[in-house]
Amino acid sequence: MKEIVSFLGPKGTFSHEAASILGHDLVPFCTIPAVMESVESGQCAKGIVPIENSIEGPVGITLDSLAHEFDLNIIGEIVISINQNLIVNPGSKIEDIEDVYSHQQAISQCQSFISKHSLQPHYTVSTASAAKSIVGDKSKAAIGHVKSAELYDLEILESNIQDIDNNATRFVVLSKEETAPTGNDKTSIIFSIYEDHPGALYNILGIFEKYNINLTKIESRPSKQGLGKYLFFVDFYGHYKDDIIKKIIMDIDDDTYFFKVLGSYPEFR
Ligand SMILES: O=C(O)C(=O)C[C@]1(C(=O)O)C=C[C@@H](O)C=C1
Repeated sequence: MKEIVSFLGPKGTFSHEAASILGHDLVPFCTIPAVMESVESGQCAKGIVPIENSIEGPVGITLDSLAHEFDLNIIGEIVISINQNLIVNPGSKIEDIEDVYSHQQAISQCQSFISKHSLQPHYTVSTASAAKSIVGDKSKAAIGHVKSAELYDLEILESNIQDIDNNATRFVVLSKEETAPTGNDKTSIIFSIYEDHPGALYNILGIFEKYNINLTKIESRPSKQGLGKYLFFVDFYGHYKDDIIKKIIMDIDDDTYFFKVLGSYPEFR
């Protein structure tokens, strides 16, 4: 039986492209937390959400929801290259466009193009919902996937409008299931330190050095407990069922105030 996978919709988002790689039955949801909720409630077996972009950095709502709202495992990652397009109604020219609509991440990836053409940016919940929202208005454009232009009978006025050509977004696959080690895994964790004192973060990072484990990402987010209080999101090589990673996890757990393993999953290649 085919599993149902949820993604940030409507059809034609970059999340839709990433979810298509999994090859299951796909169902769109209108926000990232709604995708997570669909997995937590058991409505969908898996959900796919964007987590970081090479130009704009972290997708805050994904990190915050994983830390504070949902108890889900990351069981996979997918990286796709992102080509942003200026999408318009048929016949519309650049001189006609006053307003541009898209997801906050896409707007941020295309800052130079937007200011060069003096466009007024507006945020939408996804790139494809932006495309849908401009249908019939020649003074409006959207930024998004070539697929969303096709789906909503719109045209591409300009391709590759992101600030830097080499643009990629990393997505994670969420589930309530756990994974078995494959020998090619990464693990994602979140922690916060007890007190702000010299060397507090250095001591935690020293645990990875002690066991010779390579980090692939470190990121901080506000813990929402007040200014200057942070959560750290760390990715590193290994699976939480590997003996060495079990030791690292025990050491970090002893030294931190809040600690959560988000999951272990095969590295995307
Ligand atoms: O709006 C979409 O198309 C999405 O899938 C979301 C999203 C994101 O949040 O990063 C995905 C990839 C791109 O970086 C831009 C937007």
